[in-house]
Formats: sequence, structure tokens, C-alpha cells
Amino acid sequence: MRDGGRLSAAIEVLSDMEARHKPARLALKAWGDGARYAGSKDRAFVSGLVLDVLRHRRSLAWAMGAETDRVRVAGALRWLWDWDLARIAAAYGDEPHGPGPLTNEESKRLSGDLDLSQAPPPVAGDYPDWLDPHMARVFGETRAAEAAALAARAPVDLRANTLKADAGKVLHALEAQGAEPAGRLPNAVRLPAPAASERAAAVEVHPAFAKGWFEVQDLGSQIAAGLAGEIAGKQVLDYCAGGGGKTLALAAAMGNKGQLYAYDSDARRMTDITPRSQRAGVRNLQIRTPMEKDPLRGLDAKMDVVFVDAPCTGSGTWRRHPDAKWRLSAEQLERRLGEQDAVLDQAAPFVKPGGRLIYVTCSLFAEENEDRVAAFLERHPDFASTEPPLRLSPLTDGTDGFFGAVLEKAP
Ligand SMILES: C[S@@+](CC[C@H](N)C(=O)[O-])C[C@H]1O[C@@H](n2cnc3c(N)ncnc32)[C@H](O)[C@@H]1O
Repeated sequence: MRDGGRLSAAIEVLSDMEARHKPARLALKAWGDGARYAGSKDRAFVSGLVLDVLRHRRSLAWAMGAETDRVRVAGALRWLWDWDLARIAAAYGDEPHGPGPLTNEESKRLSGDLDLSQAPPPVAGDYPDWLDPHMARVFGETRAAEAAALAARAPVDLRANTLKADAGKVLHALEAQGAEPAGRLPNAVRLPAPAASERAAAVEVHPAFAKGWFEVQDLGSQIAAGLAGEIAGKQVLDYCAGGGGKTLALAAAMGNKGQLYAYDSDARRMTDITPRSQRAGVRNLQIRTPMEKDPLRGLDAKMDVVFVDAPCTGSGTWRRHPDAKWRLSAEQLERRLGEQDAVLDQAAPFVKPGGRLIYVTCSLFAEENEDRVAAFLERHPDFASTEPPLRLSPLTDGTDGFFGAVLEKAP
């Protein structure tokens, strides 16, 4: 495909998402299924452009003075992909499948710089107005800068699986992909964010992945898993195990010593844990699913650590899922708060006296984080928070946004 056709495809996907309230993934798939003529480079180009426009939806419309996907795409090419005006004009106007010639106003806007100094924080930071009080509560004056970092493209982080390898081996195996130490943790490895129109390296097809040497896991998620502390030889319950990202990190920290249990109230989400844990060389994991009767029998007040990676809005992961910030509603946020209180109350009885309950979210909002912890401690005076919570953000830590609190049960 030539550039003009690719740009029209990106505009079509963005319009389809809006008209039918589709997630980006589904709208891109629908386009891809119908576009047999599109090769892998075309698909990477279109999806990269769609995601970049979603990351910067408001600031692009603001700079272009119009609320259409046609101008947002042009703005993204100019200011995010660094195309010059002549190239944009040619792709829009000169090619048979292009979006159509630029207007004078569009050309004029594209000739200037992207200046967001006068834009209000939700525009400069690219998030919906209704979230501004939530962002302001956590970040105050720096909220536009924090949100702008959440609108950047994310690197691919890996966790060297110490049950099978170490960071040195993984760095060597993925040298050609530009692997570097991610910093902060000895076993965290980072591949740089891909160029705008390219796909991230398909690390899951690398032979080292099949051998279980590493997992794809954001550095923030790895740091959050580390809140479990020294757990080798202990009894550990991963109460919201989902697909097992944290489970495998906990397993590596345990070094196959002690007993790890994985549970999730939604059994379907746990489908991947068995093959993943086998590949990773985990031998001390028991999977407990709600398909069994009384799946957590025998674990009451027995756990040294109960890890609650709670359901949340996922606002800390907007770099990777930029459509989520536009789809989130106040009602969904409210619903999550109820789920978070419930999951903490359900998980707490498994902690033994003197044991620890770890509460983690990948959200930035205090309502899902500090407020839930405070409400829990009020309902459960036998627990206490002994250290300041963990807070990670793309701007300050170069990770996805994460929150974590360690709550100790009285001996
Ligand atoms: C953030 S996701 C977990 C991600 C997973 N820990 C990982 O690292 O890959 C939250 C999970 O909590 C589960 N969940 C929600 N409510 C729950 C409850 N009351 N009890 C147990 N699990 C629950 C959801 O099904 C979902 O899989």
C-alpha cells in the first residue's frame, strides 16, 4: 500500500471505533480482516498510527482546531512522526486512495509547532475532562506532565526468569533486538519502544522464550510483585492470578521453595497459567479455580503472604491501551471501588497471624488506591500498614503506573 491508502485506513479505523464504540484492537482487526491486500508493514503502520492518534487525541484536535480523525491523523504525522508538510500534503492529496487534499486551514495549522503551553491539563495531558479532579488529587500541578508521559509509546520490558536463566543470558540472547538492563531490578531487561510505524519485536517467537528464559512483564509490575518480599520457603496465595503474570514473578522469587497457590474468581482468565508455569519451570504451584467446590479449602489463616492484584481501571497502563482512557466512565470507576473492597475482604481471612496482605493496582487514582487501603484498615483493625505505599508512574519511574501497599496482620 502507498502512504495515502494507509492514512485513509487509519482514519477509517478511528471513525469505526467512535461510531460503534469499538475497542482499538477489534476495529483494527475488522479492518485487517477486510484488507487482504495489506502486508505486515502496512498493518504495523496503520495500527501504530491509530494508537498514536488515540494517545494524543485531544491535543491533536486542539492544535488542529477541529475534532475530526482526518486532522488528528495529519497532526500525528506532523508532530509525532516528524513528517514535513510537503510529505503530508502529497499523501493526502496526490495519491489515488489518499484522504483528499489538505485545506488551506489544515496546511496553515500543520506549518506551526505543537504548542500546548496554553492548553488546559486535560488537553495537554490527553485525558477526558471528568478525570481531571482525579488526576489533580494525585498529581496536582504536574498532572499534565504525568499524563503526557502516560501518552508516550512504551518500551517492552522482560523479566529474566531466574528459575531457568539470568539477565546476562537474556541480554545476550536478545542482543539483536536492542535488549538492555531496565535498571532498578537485577533481572529486568528492556527493549526500546519501537519506531512509530513499526511493530514491537515479537519476542514471544524467540527460541529463548520457548525455553522459559524470560517473561514479558512491565518493570512496574515486576517491582510491584517484589512487594511480596522474601518468600522462598513460604506459603503464598496469589488471589487475583488472572493469566499469571504476577504468579510467575512470585514463583521465581520463591525459587521452587515453599508453596504457591494461584486463584482467580474467573476460571477462564487462568487458562494460560498451566502452560506458562510449565515453560517457566515452576514446580511449587497449585492452581485453585472456582470450577472446584470450595477451591480455597484448607488455606484459611495459613498464608504468609496473600497477594491481591486487584481488578482496577488500568489507568496506569494507558501507554499500552490508549483507547481505555476514552472508554472509561465514572460508573466503571465506581464499580471498581466496590470490587476492590470486596476482593480485599475476601482475601484477608487467608492471611495467617503475623502474615502480610499485599494490595496492588495498575491504577493511578487515589480512590482505587490509598482510599481503598484506608477503608480496609478501618474495617479490619487487626491489619496495619507498616511502610509507605509504592507509587510508580511513567514520568517519575519510566514504568506503567502502579500502586502497592503492604498490610501486616497482627501476630
Ligand atoms: C489485574 S487482574 C490480574 C492480573 C494478574 N495478576 C497478572 O499479573 O497477570 C485482576 C483479576 O482479579 C480477578 N478478580 C476480580 N474480582 C475477584 C474476586 N472477588 N476474587 C478473586 N479474583 C477476582 C479478575 O478476574 C482478574 O483476573
